[in-house]
Amino acid sequence: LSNRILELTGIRYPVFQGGMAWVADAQLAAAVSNAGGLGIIAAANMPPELLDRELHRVRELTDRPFGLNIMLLSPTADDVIEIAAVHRVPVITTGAGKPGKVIERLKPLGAKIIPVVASVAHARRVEQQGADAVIAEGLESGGHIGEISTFALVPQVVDAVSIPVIAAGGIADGRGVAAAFALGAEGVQMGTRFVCVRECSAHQRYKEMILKAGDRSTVVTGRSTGHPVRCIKNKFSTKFEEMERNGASVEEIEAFGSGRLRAAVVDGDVEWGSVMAGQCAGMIDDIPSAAEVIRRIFAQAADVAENMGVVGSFFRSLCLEEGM
Ligand SMILES: O=C(O)COc1ccc(-c2c[nH]c(CNC(=O)Nc3ncc(Sc4ccccn4)s3)n2)cc1
Repeated sequence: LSNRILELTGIRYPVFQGGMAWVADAQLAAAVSNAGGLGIIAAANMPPELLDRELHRVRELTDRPFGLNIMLLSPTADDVIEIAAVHRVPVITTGAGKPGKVIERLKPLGAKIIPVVASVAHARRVEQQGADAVIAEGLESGGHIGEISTFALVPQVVDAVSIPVIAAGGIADGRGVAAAFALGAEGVQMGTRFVCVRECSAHQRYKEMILKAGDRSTVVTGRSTGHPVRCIKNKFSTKFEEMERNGASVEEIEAFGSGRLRAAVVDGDVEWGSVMAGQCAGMIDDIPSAAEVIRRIFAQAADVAENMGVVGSFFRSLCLEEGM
């Protein structure tokens, strides 16, 4: 059995690993790709020579398909596009902006372009521009988010476009995978779940913040700057919220916020760094291998979907009772 996401990308399980800035390096991407998912390297603000090295490394570590995420807010985005062209990266995802120029430059080279969208309007526009699929990412997600929940966004995007939709935001186990497919998605993307895997090089204290998190452990800061970002509550986020309440300028806030994600991921400063994570952090209690995560979520998704057969009969019986 197959589906459009497997056909489009050549992967074995319809699961992408989120292209998380500072976290998604060649080692993590290769582990996910070798396990049958789509590993994705985050270009973020990486200097060109570093990105070039990561793209060489991933090809040494896996011969499976892999992706590159281009964060469109980054001033390096144009250089990243050129590096992606030289390396013939097979799958490109984009975030936090308008992917028109990415589609124009890389689609003719045979790359599959799959933008993250946060609304129906974004999804319609990128389909028109030639996107091969979209990742509909809900506000449950970690990092830079839109304003619509996954549960509400995915079915509306599915109804609005005819290219395949991948669901993202709040998915960390097989129930989320089965639910995403019930909403019409043909794949899922997970970020926070793939931070807590052995092959992820994020600092151990960052991973521990996710293991300790509960359902109410994240907050959204930065709405006042137009870049809402979800992260785990800590001294940094509390100070950030206080600055926004006191009407600090966008410049002051951006100066305060810059470099904080790196401080958390690379240096393990989980008090004053930005510990970006999704609302599913409360569901993550272990640090298995990437392969174990993928095996487990599709085994559970299979159980859930098969048990839904019973629920289907229940729904059917309700309709029959009323003679509907
Ligand atoms: O302007 C338009 O029409 C398109 O506007 C868009 C608006 C939002 C999005 C969007 C939402 N979520 C995503 C994909 N997810 C992400 O991009 N998540 C990110 N996490 C950390 C990032 S680095 C950063 C970025 C800004 C401020 C601070 N740090 S990027 N893209 C995509 C397009």
